[in-house]
Amino acid sequence: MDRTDLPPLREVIARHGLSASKALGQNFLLDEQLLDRIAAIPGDLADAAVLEIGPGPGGLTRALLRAGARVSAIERDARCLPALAELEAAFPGQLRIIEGDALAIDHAELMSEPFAVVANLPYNIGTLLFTRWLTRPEWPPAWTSLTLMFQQEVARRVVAKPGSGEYGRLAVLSQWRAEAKLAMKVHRSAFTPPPKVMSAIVHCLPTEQPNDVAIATLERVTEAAFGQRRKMLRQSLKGVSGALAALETLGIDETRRAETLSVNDFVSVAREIGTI
Ligand SMILES: C[S@@+](CC[C@H](N)C(=O)[O-])C[C@H]1O[C@@H](n2cnc3c(N)ncnc32)[C@H](O)[C@@H]1O
Repeated sequence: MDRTDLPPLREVIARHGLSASKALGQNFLLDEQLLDRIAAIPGDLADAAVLEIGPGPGGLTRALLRAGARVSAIERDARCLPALAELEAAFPGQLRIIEGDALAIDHAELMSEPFAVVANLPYNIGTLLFTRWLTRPEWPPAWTSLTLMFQQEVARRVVAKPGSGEYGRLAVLSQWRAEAKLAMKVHRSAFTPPPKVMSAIVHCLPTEQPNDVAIATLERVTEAAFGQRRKMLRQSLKGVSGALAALETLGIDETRRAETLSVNDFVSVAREIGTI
């Protein structure tokens, strides 16, 4: 079998007995045209290093390989490995399969060069991995872009602007560290089996920035501010050491509420507080 006569994904799933496991967050994409459109979101991938999390039966993996990427794919479900090995044979030298838990693997260590992340992530670990990629201590990070499938509601929270009910910690973190945009909505019916909710793909490019903000402080400030989002900052931030003094120094009115502050305001407050 070579790249020109790959069997349909439905056939691969049936032949390898890959019934979707709910526990592993398995909802597969089988429409190859859709998969090619997803693989095009990060831009030209010819000869680019790509990290894929959760390749499953390899639908998105195929599309990435067709786009010319050199793919390292981490999959936890051993049942998927024979199907992925077929792809490895069809695209010699382009695919490296790593069996394991993506949460337990240091991605920067795994990849020996800058890499794009492209993944139809399991929903239960998506936000966790995303947050980890955004809070890498070294910056710019080893990843050059993130192209990630989320539940639509989570994707909206990533790109939310101040003043909206969806604006919160995830928006501040994402938009501080990345240019984040909603790249594509994906209807639930595109998945097998269809999940209960709609999905959307977020594309992020890392922003250039000085490494002068303590991430733990920013997390603490946003957690406190949005934890009591209806309260004034003087109330919600009173338990965060140095926060009220920082508001005063920066001329931010302490009677404002969290959702009226810009991403830059939050970053300035964290920078002013320093390490706590
Ligand atoms: C939503 S499915 C997507 C499958 C495939 N990429 C597609 O688009 O059809 C998520 C995949 O992630 C795998 N997975 C779940 N948890 C994982 C983990 N902790 N590390 C690596 N892979 C994981 C699942 O086994 C499954 O194959």
